Amino acid sequence: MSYTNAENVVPTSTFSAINLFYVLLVPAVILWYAYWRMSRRRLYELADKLNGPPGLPLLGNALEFVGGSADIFRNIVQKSADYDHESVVKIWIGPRLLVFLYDPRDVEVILSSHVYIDKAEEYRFFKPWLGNGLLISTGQKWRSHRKLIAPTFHLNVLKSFIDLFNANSRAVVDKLKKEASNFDCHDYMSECTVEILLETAMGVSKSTQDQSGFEYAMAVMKMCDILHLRHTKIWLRPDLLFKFTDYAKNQTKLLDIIHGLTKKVIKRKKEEFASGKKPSNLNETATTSEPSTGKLTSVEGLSFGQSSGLKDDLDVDDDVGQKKRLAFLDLLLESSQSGVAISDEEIKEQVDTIMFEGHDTTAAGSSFFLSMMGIHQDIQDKVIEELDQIFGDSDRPVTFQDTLEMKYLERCLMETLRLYPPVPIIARQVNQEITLPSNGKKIPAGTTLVIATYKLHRRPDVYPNPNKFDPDNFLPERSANRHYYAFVPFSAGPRSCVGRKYAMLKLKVILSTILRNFRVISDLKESDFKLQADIILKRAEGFQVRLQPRKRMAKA
Ligand code: HEM
Repeated sequence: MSYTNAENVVPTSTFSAINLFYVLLVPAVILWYAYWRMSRRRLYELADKLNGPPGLPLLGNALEFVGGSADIFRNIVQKSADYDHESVVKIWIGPRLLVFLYDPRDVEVILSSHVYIDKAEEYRFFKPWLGNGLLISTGQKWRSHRKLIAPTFHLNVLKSFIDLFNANSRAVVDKLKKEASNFDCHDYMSECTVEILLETAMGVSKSTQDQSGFEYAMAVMKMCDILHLRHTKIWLRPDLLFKFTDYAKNQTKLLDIIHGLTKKVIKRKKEEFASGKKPSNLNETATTSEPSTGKLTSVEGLSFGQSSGLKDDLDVDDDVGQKKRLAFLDLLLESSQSGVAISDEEIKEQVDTIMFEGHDTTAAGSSFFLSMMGIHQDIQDKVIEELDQIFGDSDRPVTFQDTLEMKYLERCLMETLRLYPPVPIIARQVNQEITLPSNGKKIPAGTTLVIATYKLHRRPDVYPNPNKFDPDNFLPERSANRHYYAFVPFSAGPRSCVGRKYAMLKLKVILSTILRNFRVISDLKESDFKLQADIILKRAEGFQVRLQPRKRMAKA
């Protein structure tokens, strides 16, 4: 007689149910995969016609992104050289098709469009940090918030910030005096740009600021590292896997610091409002250095960081007419109180966005500029000569008019942004097919389009000797013959950088103040740079320079 232990036996009915499940699962997965491939047939068909490095099945080119940030950047730049003759290059990261563009004609089609304004799927990694702020949002929300925010970065508002730009520039000069040997100037630039943003756009006076500015800047840098890892390491992309990693725990801590500062800023401002302190109308804010002109905003011959033929919503001549001009956070809070549809959460998202976009980009831009001055002493001589002509022996603050006269310094700044664009790529999600003017090839819907600013700015057919630092590339006669979209450090078109003029004006005040006080020296050459693109382009080894006090020492 056979004996069967009932506990060890799976009932036949259960067994066959499990079997049946697997028997059905396999064809279901095959069917789903076939359907998925079919639904992407057009994507594959068009992608096949584009050139790009060969990839592995399923993974595509994901393994190209191994190693640290600097290795990845070097690897990509080196490999992309094989495709310099192409204006369009594709890669696959798993199932995602990425197409890189670096022909100005194609760049124009994307950036000038009111249709291709959706940010790439990859920007979702920013969501826990920036929510649905201006950088990420799209559609009606983006349109209405852009319309609200852009006038707060209008030139007439910015002119009223000149005194604060000056005070903070002098403060950083004071701090720099203690640096006797090589040091990383990026730390100083980060802290200074955070403090300026707090005082200007956020209206938080220095006397009420604490040490959190520096802590905030460092937390932002570490957050960018994590976001970069999620962009480049395929296994960190799904939220489901990411949340079990140490990176996720670290991200939570960093966001506590970052959001801690922005919440504090909003709370303080709200308390001021509640206590009856009205936001100051910048029309009436008489600055010692610069009276507001009321109407004139565009300045002859000055492009504020973009090709002179380009225009965006920052270039309108009369922004708000005789109405009140308010700084960024004042305007958002007042708008929410006077019935404009912007919630407290939305205000927080916009503050987080401006704090990030407004400081890390300018910190990188100014640090690259100082590095360039340190390396190219002959060019620095010319900048100093121009500054001496403008200021003579005086240690007076910079006026708006002075910034207009800093023509050579501006060319050096533009050339720095050409070679080292702080935002080295701009990515858009394409929801409808596009035919590219450069070669007639079609980009399928569902593609992530990447405008590779770093490569675009180094095209040998546009810039003779493209890797050489040559400020004369921005002489009016040279710029005039260039395609407008061959230089887009601030992007361009409807989704251009809202802080473009703010950044250019602020940088001119900070950098001229530093060069009136110090000569910058670099022991490294450009070929020693280890570039890394953790969202923002940086030098992996730090921005090492030395300073020598200048004879003509402006009092700080
Ligand atoms: C050298 C300094 C700067 C550079 C190179 C720069 C560059 C850029 C670029 C390339 C974009 C487009 C990004 C994309 O489409 O993915 C952008 C967007 C943006 N930038 Fe800047 N930026 C700078 C400074 C600033 C400053 C100072 C602020 C604010 C105070 C700012 C605020 C913004 C915002 C809010 C956006 C999103 C605009 C929109 O989508 O409507 N940026 N910036």
